[in-house]
Parts: sequence; structure tokens; C-alpha cells
Amino acid sequence: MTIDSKSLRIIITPGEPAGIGIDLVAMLAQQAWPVEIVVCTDPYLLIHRVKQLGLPPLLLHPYQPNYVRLNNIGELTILAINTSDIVTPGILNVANSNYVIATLARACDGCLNGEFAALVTGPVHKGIINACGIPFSGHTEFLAERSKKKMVVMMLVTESMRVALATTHLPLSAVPRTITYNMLHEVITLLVENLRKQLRILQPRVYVCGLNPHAGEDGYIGKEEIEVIIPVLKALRAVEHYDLVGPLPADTIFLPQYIQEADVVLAMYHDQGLTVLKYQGFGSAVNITFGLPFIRTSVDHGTALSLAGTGLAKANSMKNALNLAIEMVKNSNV
Ligand SMILES: NC(=O)c1ccc[n+]([C@@H]2O[C@H](COP(=O)([O-])OP(=O)(O)OC[C@H]3O[C@@H](n4cnc5c(N)ncnc54)[C@H](O)[C@@H]3O)[C@@H](O)[C@H]2O)c1
Ligand SMILES: N[C@H](C(=O)O)[C@H](O)COP(=O)(O)O
Repeated sequence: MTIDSKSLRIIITPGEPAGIGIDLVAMLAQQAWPVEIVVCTDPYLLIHRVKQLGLPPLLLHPYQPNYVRLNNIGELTILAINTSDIVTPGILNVANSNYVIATLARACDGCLNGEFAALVTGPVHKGIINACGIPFSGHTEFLAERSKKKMVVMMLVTESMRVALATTHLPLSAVPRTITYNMLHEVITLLVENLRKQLRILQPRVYVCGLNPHAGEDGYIGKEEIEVIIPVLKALRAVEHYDLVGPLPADTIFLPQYIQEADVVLAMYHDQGLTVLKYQGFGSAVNITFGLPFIRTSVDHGTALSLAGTGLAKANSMKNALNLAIEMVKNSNV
């Protein structure tokens, strides 16, 4: 089937080759999809893993930029990048970190130049990439840098909860000094504008966490709320008329009555927000990056090395990430 529309083509990077990402790709191919799924990987890695998992052999088509082929059951399109060394499920091999980065770079560039409508990423192992001498703190930061974007926002979603993060992968000790007035102003603006544009939530209600215990208790347990968070919320309410609630203590902001009212909770740092979201929906949540020049979704879990090649990894988060990317592509074409 020839369709001259890149909006039907989504690129997937499976991530760490010794992890479960490639298993999840093999599992995705067990159903038909209304898009062309282009997997940026080593085809022999995929063929091997399919065998190991006892799944039916896949029909792999080489990626052809001018030919869009919708996915039938058991078929995938492959944009080939070879691993550098042997891949053993569950065993990290530093020699393959370059392969992981090469797949991300190629996929990102293809989204930037319009070859692909969206990027869906499988899990990478941040440690082994750094061990290879490549500074890497996460896809979010890598894709932002490669796209020349200074500010992006990470948000994870489940069926009943959205949690965005003001800061992502940085040491806890660096969080307070990173959250400045201008930075938080930009994070909230980017969050609200992208909830409108990409998820069609026209007047999102954002519940904002404090940074300190009990949101600083009027300045007696920390001053960041008084000096930074409250002034930003006031300015954005007054000038942009955003619907912002808070700052509220992070230990109670996730109570059901608040979650029902909130379109999103903005946490000040990674584990303040993601601990709750993953407790509630781990394994089926989706990670979205707002602020890139293209749509990017991802799984909510890591490399789960001990499950690679065993058939025990669950593909719900990967499937949800792909479905959400397809929905966001449709929204962006409206
Ligand atoms: N999207 C990403 O790239 C991403 C996300 C989170 C963590 N990581 C990285 O992954 C590595 C391992 O992290 P971790 O051990 O903290 O988290 P993890 O998510 O890999 O594992 C946590 C637990 O969940 C289980 N699990 C994870 N995914 C599963 C799935 N699909 N089906 C069934 N069980 C699953 C694992 O077996 C383990 O018990 C780290 O390097 C971390 O930075 C990457
Ligand atoms: N913070 C994410 C999580 O806990 O699920 C994870 O580390 C992946 O982040 P990137 O998409 O930036 O790699």
C-alpha cells in the first residue's frame, strides 16, 4: 500500500539491547496497527529475541523513506543500525552503548526532518551509557539537546492521573537552586500550552506541589514557596488567567478529591511525583515530553534486565505509548 503521508509513520527505538525493549517490540508486532511502525534497531537482534521468546517469526521490511506500509500482524519495518558487540539478554555490555545512542540520534533527526510523525522510545540504561563515556541523564534531556530546545517538560499519564515534573534527572541537592522564578514560569507555561495543543485540554487545572514539607509552612520550613512558587503562580493567574491551584503540600495533593479536580499535578522533582504515579499505575502509564518540535512518548518502566528474553515482560505501557502517540498525531493534524 503506497500512501504519501508521513503522518502515518512512527519510529520506535527499543532502547538497551540487553533489556526488555526489544521483547516489547516483538510483542507489538503480534497485532496490526493503523500506522507504519519503523523500528530503529539491529534486525538480527530482533530475529534472535523473537526466537528466544517462542513467538512466530516476523516479516521484516527494510525502511523505504518514500513508501509507507501499514503494519499487518507479524510485520515490522526496520531502519537498521547494528549493535557493536554480542547481546546477551539481562547482561549489560558497555560496547553496545554507542548503538543505543545511534538509534536515538537517528530517530530524533528523522522526527526533526519530517520523516516520522512521532517517536516512541523503549527503556535505556542510563548507567551503562555513562560507563561508555557518554554523558547521558535521560531521553528527555538527550532529545531536548539534539533538538536545540532549552526547556522541555516531562509528564507521565495513567487513566486517572497526570503528573508533570518541574525538574527531571538531577541530584536532589541541585533541585532548589534549579527552580528559579523564570524557570518555573516557563515550565508551567509550556505545560499548559501543550496540554491545550497536544491533548486538547483547553483550560487545564494545574495543581502545583510545594517543594518543602507542608509547602514550607508559611516560611517556617523552607522559603522556596514564598520566594519563587507563589509569585510565579500569582503572575500566571493574573496575566495568562491560568487555572493554578497551590502550592499544596505534596503529601496530600494526591488525595482522591484533589486528583479528581486536577487535570495535572506539577511536582517539583522526579520522585515527589513519580513515586505516587507509579504506585498507582506502573506498567500501563505513558511518559510524554512536551516542548520538543515533535511528538514523543515512552514507556513508564526501565530495562527490567532480569525479564529480558523470558516472555515475562508486559507490553501494556509500550502499547499505550504507541496508541497515545497515534492519538497525538491525529490531534496535531486537526
Ligand atoms: N524509559 C526509560 O528509558 C526508563 C524508565 C525508567 C528507568 N529506566 C532505567 O532502567 C534501568 C533499570 O531501572 P529500575 O530497575 O529502577 O526499573 P525497572 O522499571 O527496570 O524495574 C522495576 C521493577 O519493575 C519490573 N518491570 C519493569 N518493567 C516491566 C514490564 N514491562 N513488565 C513486567 N515487569 C516490569 C522489573 O522486573 C523490576 O522488578 C535504570 O538504568 C533506569 O535509569 C529507564
Ligand atoms: N523518569 C522516567 C521514569 O522514571 O519513568 C525515566 O527515567 C525515563 O526518562 P526519559 O524518558 O527521559 O529517559
